[in-house]
Amino acid sequence: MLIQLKDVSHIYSGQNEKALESVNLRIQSNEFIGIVGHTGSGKSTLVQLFNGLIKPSEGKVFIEGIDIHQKKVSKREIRQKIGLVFQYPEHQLFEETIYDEVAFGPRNLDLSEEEIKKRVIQALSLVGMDYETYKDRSPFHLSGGQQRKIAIAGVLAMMPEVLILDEPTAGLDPRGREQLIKLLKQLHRDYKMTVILISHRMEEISQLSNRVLVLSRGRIVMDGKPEEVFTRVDEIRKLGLDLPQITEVLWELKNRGLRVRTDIFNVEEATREIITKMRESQC
Ligand SMILES: Nc1ncnc2c1ncn2[C@@H]1O[C@H](COP(=O)(O)OP(=O)(O)OP(=O)(O)O)[C@@H](O)[C@H]1O
Repeated sequence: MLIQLKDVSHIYSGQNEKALESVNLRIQSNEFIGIVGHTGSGKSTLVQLFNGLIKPSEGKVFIEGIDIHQKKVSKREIRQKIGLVFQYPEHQLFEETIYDEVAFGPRNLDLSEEEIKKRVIQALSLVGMDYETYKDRSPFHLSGGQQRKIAIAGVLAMMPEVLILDEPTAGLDPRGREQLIKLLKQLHRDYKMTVILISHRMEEISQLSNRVLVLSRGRIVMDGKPEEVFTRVDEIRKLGLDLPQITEVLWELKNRGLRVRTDIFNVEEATREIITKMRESQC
């Protein structure tokens, strides 16, 4: 599914400053896009434009070449194809049972109860929760991490082609984060979903994404592969953003004279690189 933004700017009513300014963007099927930027840089606004939740003040949003804000285009259909998991989605749970919670979206699609059940089973299994164990339980009697999984299952049950997640690992413990990251990799690799991830955690962004967008004051100021973006160390720091910790270590070693590559984001690969270069330097 091709998503395009052409000369898009957005200003919220009553605000003086634009939340987004002159954004041009093209997102192809099966990309894994990481979005980073300081607080208030426009990340959440940008992703809400992708599925038509916000209409831009200026410019146009196209899905598969069609301007989505024409009257005849169904927003419901777009939101089914482009699923959005908000920040702290567990705050929006409201049904009495986990089954009803996950089935809520598919029910709005007027599917048969048999198809809905199939989708609930599959969505729960994707987030690692057993259908029989959980279906009749209340979502409110689960841990925060489990509640978040239910909220994500609710979006997955719509079988979106594009999955957008706004800070999905915020507040999760390391195990919860790891499980979620594994799920995103699986959805991207095995289900060929386009995944768009907003995160402040540069480790997640650098290890998962094929492409990173850096926002600052409503503009896209960098757009490239992780190894292109995170090697622009001074600019990233100037924008008030962190670097992946591995990048920090590799740069520190480089500054101390060890001729290591600085475009590696995987711990094992970085360790091999450091050991090799240390051996070479001792020869
Ligand atoms: N509903 C709203 N009404 C008015 N202004 C808003 C609204 N939502 C966002 N803004 C403003 O638009 C700008 C961009 O906000 P946005 O939430 O898109 O940034 P963000 O990068 O997602 O921030 P954060 O990392 O804090 O979530 C900010 O100045 C913010 O105050």
